[in-house]
Order: sequence, then structure tokens, then C-alpha cells
Amino acid sequence: MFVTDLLKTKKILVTGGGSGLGKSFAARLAELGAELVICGRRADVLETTAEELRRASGAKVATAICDIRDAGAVDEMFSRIWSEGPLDALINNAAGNFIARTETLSPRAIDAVLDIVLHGSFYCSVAAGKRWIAEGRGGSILSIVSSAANSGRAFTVPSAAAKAGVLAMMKSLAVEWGPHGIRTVSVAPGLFPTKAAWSQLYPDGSKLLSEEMEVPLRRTGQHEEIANLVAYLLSDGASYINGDCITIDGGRDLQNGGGSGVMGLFSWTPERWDAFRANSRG
Ligand SMILES: CCC/C=C/C(=O)SCCNC(=O)CCNC(=O)[C@H](O)C(C)(C)COP(=O)([O-])OP(=O)([O-])OC[C@H]1O[C@@H](n2cnc3c(N)ncnc32)[C@H](O)[C@@H]1OP(=O)([O-])[O-]
Ligand SMILES: NC(=O)C1=CN([C@@H]2O[C@H](COP(=O)(O)OP(=O)(O)OC[C@H]3O[C@@H](n4cnc5c(N)ncnc54)[C@H](OP(=O)(O)O)[C@@H]3O)[C@@H](O)[C@H]2O)C=CC1
Repeated sequence: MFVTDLLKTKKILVTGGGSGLGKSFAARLAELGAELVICGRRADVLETTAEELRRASGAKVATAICDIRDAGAVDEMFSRIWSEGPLDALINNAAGNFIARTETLSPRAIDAVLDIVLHGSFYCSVAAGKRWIAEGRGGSILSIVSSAANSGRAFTVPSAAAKAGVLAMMKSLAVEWGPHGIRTVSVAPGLFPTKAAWSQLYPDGSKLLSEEMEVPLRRTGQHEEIANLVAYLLSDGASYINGDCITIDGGRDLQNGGGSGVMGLFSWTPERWDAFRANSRG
């Protein structure tokens, strides 16, 4: 789909790059020639992934153990990265989320999600942006958000609120930092199966509809589909995209917004449709 050296000159930090979608992004970016840093809290997960990526692509892949909720630790991580050469792009991917009745959430439970998603993405964005601005060089920030950033989502309210905050940060920075040659872009994924998301959000019995019926294209997303979008958005081919949020969800958000009331109709037989037509006034 792309020329193999699409990202050859780019050094990219993927937060949460040791597992799930972040690992898939890192793998695709490495294949396309990027140099990578992946960060997260679990050293063993990061090292295993980094070794896998090096072996598969021959790319330079460094790891950084960092809890992005800790602003000091984030700044130290960026100083260590910069001491070996500046980044060209940051992907704010790390997140935490779980389903809960909002009225039962303790302050620590609310903070656990807000601190990772909103504060962590903010700390990383400022740590990158202030260095790019000081050096008079450009860069790109890509944040993984969610359609919940626009519509909200019941039972994952801290995540929806945090993603909305990240989206507002990204749109604001597109304007404020655009004159410095820094561009921002967000990606709102639909259903992309990962171990963590499925255990935190979709335990047995949590869904009335099958995953496929939630999506007009009748399937969940494949990691390579969103990884290719991320690669394109960080490539020079996307150099005039700034501040936008691209949804990649097989149409799921449109169905939920504009079609959830008609879901029962998908299971009507042709005979039932004929009976309706015969009895209606049209
Ligand atoms: C919108 C859709 C789009 C987004 C999709 C995704 O993001 S998918 C990506 C999904 N990926 C991930 O989520 C991966 C990363 N996830 C994680 O690291 C953890 O799940 C974390 C987010 C809880 C943070 O961990 P941590 O070590 O910082 O936290 P901790 O364990 O020390 O707990 C802190 C507080 O939270 C409380 N609490 C915890 N669980 C529940 C619950 N189910 N119910 C209620 N409360 C819960 C816990 O009791 C404590 O409060 P307390 O009792 O002291 O008042
Ligand atoms: N999968 C899906 O269908 C959807 C995903 N998304 C978004 O996509 C992104 C990836 O999700 P997914 O891959 O499913 O989730 P995962 O839980 O698999 O990945 C999250 C990653 O973030 C890291 N992380 C979590 N907390 C911290 C922290 N405090 N500091 C540093 N790293 C941290 C985790 O590593 P560690 O625990 O070692 O720190 C892990 O590698 C998230 O932003 C999520 O909100 C949005 C909509 C749908």
C-alpha cells in the first residue's frame, strides 16, 4: 500500500506501544522505516515487543519505562529521548478504561482514567511541543481518541470526558502551534479487538447486539487498517492535515447516532417486509 521507506527519516514515540493497538502501530511504522521509542509501565512487555519489532523489521526500537501520569517522569523520558536526537512525532495512545456505574466511582477511580488519558496525553504533548518550539523545528502529534469524545458514552464516563478533553487540546494546539510547524491530528477508532479493551469494556453479557451488528460493515476493524491510517497521517503525504479527527469505525458511530432505533428491522424476513407493505397506507 505504501512505499517501504515512507517514514524512513522519522523518529516516533508511541505511548503504550508495548501492547494492543500501540504495538500494531509500532510494528507498521517500523516496517515503513521509522525509528521508534515505545513507552509504558511494564518493562517485560516493552522489551518483548521491542525485540519482536527489531527482529521483524530491523528497525531501531528503544524502550522507556514511564508512567505518563507522572509529569516529572514524562519530562525525564523526553530529555533522555532528546539526548539521542529529537522526535519527529508523538502518538498519544496509552489509555486506561473500565465499565462502571458512574455514581459508584471513587475519586481515585475517576482520577485513574483522567490521569492517564487526559493528563498523560497533555504532559507528553507539552514535553514534545516545547522542545520543538525551542529548537525551531516542526513535528506531529497524533492522539487516539474515541467517538465518545463527541457523543459521550454511558458507563465509561471518565474515559469519554478525558477523550473529549484530549480532542479539545488537539484542536486548540493545531491553531496555537501550527505557526511553529507543529501539526496535530486525532484518530477515533471503532471496535478494534484488543485483550485489554475487551476485558475492560465488553465482558460476557454486556452487549445486546453482536459486535458485527453494531457496525454497518458487519465486522470489527483489523489492526492493520488503523495502523495504515496512522502511518499515512504521520507521513509527509498528510502534511496539510492539521487539527482534524478521522473516524475509522466501519460506520458504527453513524449507526449509533442515526440508526439505533431501527436495529430490529435488520432481522425482519422478506415475508415480514411484504406484510408490512401490504398493510401500510403507501
Ligand atoms: C470510551 C471507549 C474508548 C476507549 C477504549 C479504551 O480505552 S480501551 C483500553 C483499556 N486498557 C486499559 O484499561 C489498560 C490499563 N488499565 C489500567 O491500568 C487499570 O485498569 C486502571 C485504569 C484502573 C488504572 O490502574 P491503576 O493501577 O492506576 O489503578 P488501581 O488498580 O490502583 O485503581 C485505581 C482506582 O480505580 C478503581 N477501579 C479499578 N478498576 C475498577 C472498576 N472496574 N470499577 C470501579 N473502580 C475501579 C480502584 O478500586 C481504585 O480506586 P480506590 O478503590 O482506591 O478508591
Ligand atoms: N481497542 C479499541 O477498540 C479501542 C481503543 N481505543 C483507544 O486506542 C488506544 C489503545 O487501546 P488498546 O490497545 O485497546 O488498549 P491497551 O490497554 O491494550 O493498551 C494501552 C497501553 O497503554 C499503556 N498504559 C496504560 N496506562 C499507562 C500509563 N499510566 N503510563 C504509560 N503507559 C500506560 C499500557 O501499558 P502498561 O499497562 O504496561 O503501562 C498499554 O500498553 C487507547 O487510547 C484507547 O482508548 C479507542 C476506541 C476503541
